[in-house]
Amino acid sequence: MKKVLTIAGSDSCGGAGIQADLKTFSAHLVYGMSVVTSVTAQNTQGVFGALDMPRDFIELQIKVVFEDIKVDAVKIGMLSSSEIIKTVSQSLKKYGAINVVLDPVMISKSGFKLLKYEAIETLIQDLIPVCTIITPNIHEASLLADMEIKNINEMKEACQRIHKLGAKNVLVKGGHLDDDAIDVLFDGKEFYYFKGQRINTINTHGTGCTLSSAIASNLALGYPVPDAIKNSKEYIQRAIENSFSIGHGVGPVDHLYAFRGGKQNEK
Ligand SMILES: Nc1ncnc2c1ncn2[C@@H]1O[C@H](COP(=O)(O)OP(=O)(O)OP(=O)(O)O)[C@@H](O)[C@H]1O
Ligand SMILES: Cc1ncc(COP(=O)(O)O)c(N)n1
Repeated sequence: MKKVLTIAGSDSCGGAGIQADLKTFSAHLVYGMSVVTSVTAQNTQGVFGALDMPRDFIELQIKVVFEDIKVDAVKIGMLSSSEIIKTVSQSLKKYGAINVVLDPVMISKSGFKLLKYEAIETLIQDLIPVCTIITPNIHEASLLADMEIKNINEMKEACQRIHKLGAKNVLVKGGHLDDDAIDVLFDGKEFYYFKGQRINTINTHGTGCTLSSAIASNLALGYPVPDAIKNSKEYIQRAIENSFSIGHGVGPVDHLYAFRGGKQNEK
């Protein structure tokens, strides 16, 4: 059994963060483990608070997992401060982590800041070089690449700029543009395009968390980066197709039916 670790924040309503990651791991039949960086009070209507774990306790969680268990892939989500980013990057270097997928979470769909603005420079300096792939959305990519992104050509340009920052593979996600949901990968040599039909739903809480965890699962299972993304894009497409309402706001994507391609009968 492959073993995959998420280092991310907890989402009390279960749609994003650690909870989405663990559900995605199970759907891919890999064993999921978690290091909690922050606990958020969150529902489908928004994020109402976030409490960071002390950095030495984040370090301890990573240490005890790596010292005991062979970790086949790591997904990184919410890291709210420079201190936490440094702690995670130093630990990953120390334990020689492989197949590291960085989802540079900055702002929740509901508009809550999950990363302090001044920590972006630390993310670039300390964490990007440790990762196998970074998966920014349009907003995150424009901050990292320092440019506006409105179309595929600008997504490609942003990929190249972020690659120059030291990222081995860059996947800029087009979920926030109009038309089809096209994601662009640059591996330093070639561009790859992953096209998904846009699904007209408000229930997209946790799409980015789910995609990055699916990529980590596929890397752990031995797929090369482009194939890992192709499989993950199919997974997120089915997960959004089967997304559903659970509260009064933005509902979660589905993990129970997405992997096997089935449809949910009862919502
Ligand atoms: N309405 C949609 N229909 C189809 N695919 C979508 C839709 N919205 C997002 N996606 C896809 O979902 C994946 C996640 O992309 P998105 O841009 O939503 O990431 P994100 O903003 O980081 O997510 P999150 O807000 O959860 O952090 C991408 O593959 C994107 O193309
Ligand atoms: C703990 C945590 N991590 C990540 C997200 C981003 O997900 P979304 O953009 O769908 O709100 C979130 N809301 N909460």
